[in-house]
Amino acid sequence: MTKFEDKVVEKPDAIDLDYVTGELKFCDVSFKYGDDMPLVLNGLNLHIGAGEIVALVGPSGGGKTTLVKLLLRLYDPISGCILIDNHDTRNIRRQSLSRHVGLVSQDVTLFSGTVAENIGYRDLATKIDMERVKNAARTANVDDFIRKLPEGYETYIGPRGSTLSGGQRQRIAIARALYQNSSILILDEATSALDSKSELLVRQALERLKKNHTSQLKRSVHCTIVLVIAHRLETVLMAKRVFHLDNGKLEELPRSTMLSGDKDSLLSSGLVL
Ligand SMILES: Nc1ncnc2c1ncn2[C@@H]1O[C@H](COP(=O)(O)OP(=O)(O)OP(=O)(O)O)[C@@H](O)[C@H]1O
Repeated sequence: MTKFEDKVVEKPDAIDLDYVTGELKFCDVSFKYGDDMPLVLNGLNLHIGAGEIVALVGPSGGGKTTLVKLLLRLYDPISGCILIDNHDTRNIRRQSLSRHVGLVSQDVTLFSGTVAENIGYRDLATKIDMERVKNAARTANVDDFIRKLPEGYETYIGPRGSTLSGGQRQRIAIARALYQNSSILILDEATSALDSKSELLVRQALERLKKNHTSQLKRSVHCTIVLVIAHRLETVLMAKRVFHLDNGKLEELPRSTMLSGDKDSLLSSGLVL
């Protein structure tokens, strides 16, 4: 889902957002891929507050990836708008948007370079802060793995991170998003089976983020929204709210569906594994 084509033009007066507290709103967003094509998103409304972890579930083709493409502004809605901290994404510079919205998926783009460079990517042209790299890696649950590599953080990873497993790439991508202080983290959970240990490590990384959020919320500082495209019940249960996207319509699942007694209904829906 990371190999997107680009369909929008940046406004000459688009702004840079220095600091984002982390609040995301989809306001009545509709979208279709072409004039003669059906609506993929139909009057969608979603408000995610700073520091929330929200899960998005839905059948294949339901529109989850499309929603993310619009958030990253690879396409614009045909009507409605998407706001980050009340700024319309159409008025934000693309570079700024990609700094504040971190996308983490199994096939996330890592480049041929050291692990430290991949995590500290934002400062590649200046000076990478190694303490910050290590802190980010610890939170993302990838520090132990990196330390065991032949040259630790200075180990070269092959083109597109091809020497790493999907779960390792995903955790490095989480560390990169943490390093660059992305206010919105989109985690596209693997549909293909990661081995259960890798899955657990990614989930633990999410748990750590959740703890960070709680302490950040208490201190009222910068918080990260995590929007997870979830395929596993355990991940869904970590989220504060769960939304079901099907046929262009978004519906919040009642809290009771997520309570342990009703886990079966989520499982039997076939939406999660
Ligand atoms: N580039 C495109 N051009 C035309 N139609 C598209 C394009 N990308 C997606 N679609 C269609 O839009 C609908 C929603 O697709 P989308 O990829 O957003 O679903 P999804 O919920 O992410 O599915 P999955 O869980 O399988 O990744 C589908 O009917 C799909 O065929």
